[in-house]
Amino acid sequence: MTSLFDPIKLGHVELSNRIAMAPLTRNRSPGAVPNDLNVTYYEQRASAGLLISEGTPISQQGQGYAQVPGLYLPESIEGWKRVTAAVHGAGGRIAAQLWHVGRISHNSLQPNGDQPVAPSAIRAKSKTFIINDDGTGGFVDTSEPRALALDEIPSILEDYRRAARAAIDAGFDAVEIHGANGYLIDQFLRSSSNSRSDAYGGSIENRTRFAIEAVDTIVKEIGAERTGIRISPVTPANDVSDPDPQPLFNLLVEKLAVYDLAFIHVIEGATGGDRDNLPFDWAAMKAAYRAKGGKAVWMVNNGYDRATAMDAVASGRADMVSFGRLFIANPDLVARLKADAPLNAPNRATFYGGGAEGYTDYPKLA
Ligand SMILES: C=C(C(=O)O)c1ccccc1
Repeated sequence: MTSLFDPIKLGHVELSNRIAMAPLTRNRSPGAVPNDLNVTYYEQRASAGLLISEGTPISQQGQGYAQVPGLYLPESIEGWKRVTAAVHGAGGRIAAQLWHVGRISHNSLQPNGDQPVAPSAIRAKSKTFIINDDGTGGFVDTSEPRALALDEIPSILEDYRRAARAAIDAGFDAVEIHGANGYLIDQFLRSSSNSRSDAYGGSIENRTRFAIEAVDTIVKEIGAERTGIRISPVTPANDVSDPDPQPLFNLLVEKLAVYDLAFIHVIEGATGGDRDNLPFDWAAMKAAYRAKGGKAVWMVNNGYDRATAMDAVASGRADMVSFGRLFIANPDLVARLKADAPLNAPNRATFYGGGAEGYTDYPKLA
């Protein structure tokens, strides 16, 4: 029977176990440039089978939170080179999460103080994290977005292509396309945020178009074996919803199946929250993917603990499990899970912004 601690091949790389660190926004990269503290943070957690970086904007337009690292400035790429070198030096593997926030942004973070862009001019009832003039961080309401014109979409796809190439040049083993949690790709997918009447709106065929074009663009640039995608069929994060998510996401994964992707990363339920009161047939979606020939590693996320993660892999329901909050507080989570050792509790007060406290100062097992 397959164990959570067994190796697994993900695309072109061999992972030492089936535990991934989920992407975690930490707001500790001023100027969008990864720094020494970030290097230490990722290196400390390199025993994960796969580290997935925090959301990394593909452009300034795609940035929605203060002090997140990007993949669109030369100095950011140099900073990521130090992160990936340290992770590889510690025997780890790391993927970059390519992120365009769409409407989950604030004018103060946008080029020339512009409006954030989105499939439609529908404001999210959500908040984002900015740095105030006095240097303090805080959450503010997201700004009113403008609808993308059809002729703007190729330039965003070009930003995805460029960022994917930059990630591989920076030493990442793979990229994860952020298609979850109510950001740009998810905004196109869900009907609550997409009221377009052109080829990118209306039918589920049309609403999956942008996601597939992003995947296609990136696969053509860096190869399917280095490409994964994260999806969150029923999360209400950032004010997205859809009245009928099952056919929408079954179709999406069926369309993804033609690409020989490295992994599909699925947030089951509400991100970081309720798993059980949002009806969705997870097995049916996976079966729809496999039935169309999809062979990617199936990675699941959201509230897993040692027992449920081991069961998910042993039962064959999943190939890998990703952990977020547990990796924040336990840099050596793999060793702790293997030994069934006690786990440090994460301190929510230091999740976003700040320095070493609550970031690189959690203790490893003695
Ligand atoms: C990238 C994020 C996501 O995927 O939800 C994120 C951003 C800010 C805070 C928490 C999470």
